[in-house]
Amino acid sequence: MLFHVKMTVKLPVDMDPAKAARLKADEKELAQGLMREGTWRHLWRIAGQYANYSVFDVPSVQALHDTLMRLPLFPYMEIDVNPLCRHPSSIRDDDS
Ligand SMILES: O=C(O)CC1=CCC(=O)O1
Repeated sequence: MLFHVKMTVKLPVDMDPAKAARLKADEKELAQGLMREGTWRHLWRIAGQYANYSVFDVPSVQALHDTLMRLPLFPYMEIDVNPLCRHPSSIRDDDS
């Protein structure tokens, strides 16, 4: 199942910079692992925002929820989820 996910990062302005750097490094490591295994299909920065558009490929809604909750930045993000299905006019056959 594919999901479009918008993540908006809202770190507290008074967060210790070392803690923020650690969270971002941990987020990157987990995100890149999920990308390598195919769970995190796309990761795009939204220009001009500390936010991203992502596409996740997971077996269930519960799996998506569990994956998002594992993210180190989860407590500091607003997350919007939209389920995706094939568009009948799509010419691509690899978007299952
Ligand atoms: O910077 C972000 O948008 C949040 C994030 C997702 C994966 C990552 O490394 O940072």
